[in-house]
Amino acid sequence: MLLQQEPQLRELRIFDLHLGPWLEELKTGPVQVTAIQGDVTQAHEVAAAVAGAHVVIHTAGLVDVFGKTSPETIHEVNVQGTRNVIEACVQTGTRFLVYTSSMEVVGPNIKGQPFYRGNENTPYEAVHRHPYPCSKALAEQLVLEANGRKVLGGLPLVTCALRPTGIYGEGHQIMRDFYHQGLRLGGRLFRAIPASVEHGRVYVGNVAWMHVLVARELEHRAALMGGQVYFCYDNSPYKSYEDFNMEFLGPCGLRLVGTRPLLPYWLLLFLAALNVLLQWLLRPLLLYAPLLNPYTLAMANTTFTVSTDKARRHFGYEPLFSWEESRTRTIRWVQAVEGSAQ
Ligand SMILES: NC(=O)c1ccc[n+]([C@@H]2O[C@H](COP(=O)([O-])OP(=O)(O)OC[C@H]3O[C@@H](n4cnc5c(N)ncnc54)[C@H](O)[C@@H]3O)[C@@H](O)[C@H]2O)c1
Ligand SMILES: C[C@@H](CO)CCC[C@@H](C)[C@H]1CC[C@H]2[C@@H]3[C@H](O)C=C4C[C@@H](O)CC[C@]4(C)[C@H]3CC[C@]12C
Repeated sequence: MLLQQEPQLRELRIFDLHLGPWLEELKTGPVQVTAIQGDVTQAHEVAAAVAGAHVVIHTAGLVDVFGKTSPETIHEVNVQGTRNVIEACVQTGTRFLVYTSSMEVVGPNIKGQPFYRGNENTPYEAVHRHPYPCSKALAEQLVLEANGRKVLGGLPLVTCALRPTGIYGEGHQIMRDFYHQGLRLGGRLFRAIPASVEHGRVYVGNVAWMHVLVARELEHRAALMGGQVYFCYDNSPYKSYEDFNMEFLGPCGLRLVGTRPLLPYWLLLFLAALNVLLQWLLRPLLLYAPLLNPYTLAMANTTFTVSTDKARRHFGYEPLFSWEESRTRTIRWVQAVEGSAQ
């Protein structure tokens, strides 16, 4: 997105634990693309990568709500990693920092209270227990508190945080998992969540586009945007998690069975708890990390949608991809997954 949309771009540095072969394709244009294999938990590696950069977009993170990684590791990557990025900016004189936060910094909370088409100012009791949202909330706080700190050279750091809702689009691993599960079940998925529960979703291309706009505008609108949070949204329809996925999986041949959940909630909760027990029992032998656990069930079962225009008012954000385009691109990607699976 930066290479396509940012005419001022002179160099793009990509710092990641895992560098994929797709990065090579980015190196064929006029802009210098530097891929750096590194770990955000290692302060010296981060500082070396950041030195001389005008803007840092910090999106690296450990996304795990399935119990694959320990809470300590999630904290280390998401919180200490973010601290390292902030310190690297301060020490090397980089003034603009954009952080990829998450809607989960707000909710759904542990009480399962609905957040219905809320905005950045909607009151909501943000209480977390799960390591992932806890880590994102702490990291976001660090980023916002760092706004105004003096960087090398004496000028103030300008930071802001973007909070995407559930991201979908090309490369969406959970969508791929649902697709394969549906294929295994003879082209069917079974409704588990009431269709009335709305879940916020945003297309990956629009998430990237919003980051590029913020990176571009942060310098000129520092007083307005510095220390601010923005929900990351687009025109994707408000639907339940499962109905939304069917927008893509339906055209790829899957069917969602049931107009109402086929299992009662108490049974799903029981199965989710059983999965936690199995995960714990099997841990010495293998990693058992199914999609269903009490936390993911609560997330899928709690309305959380945003309706805001703060990003449009503050930096002129309009989604780059319409809903139709986002849908078509995602369907094409699922179809390609299907092709590669055969
Ligand atoms: N997926 C979503 O629905 C969603 C929603 C809101 C916010 N987010 C946030 O967006 C960001 C990207 O998430 P994603 O879903 O694309 O996840 P992802 O796992 O696809 O991407 C995370 C990237 O961070 C890198 N990374 C992980 N640990 C690292 C480390 N120690 N050092 C350097 N790089 C490391 C990974 O290699 C990966 O490339 C995360 O910060 C996440 O919290 C994701
Ligand atoms: C009970 C199952 C029946 O089909 C459905 C389980 C679905 C869950 C696996 C997903 C429901 C909501 C998702 C999360 C949400 O979209 C927002 C997120 C925030 C982001 O920062 C990281 C990803 C995620 C936690 C996302 C993960 C998968 C769900 C819990």
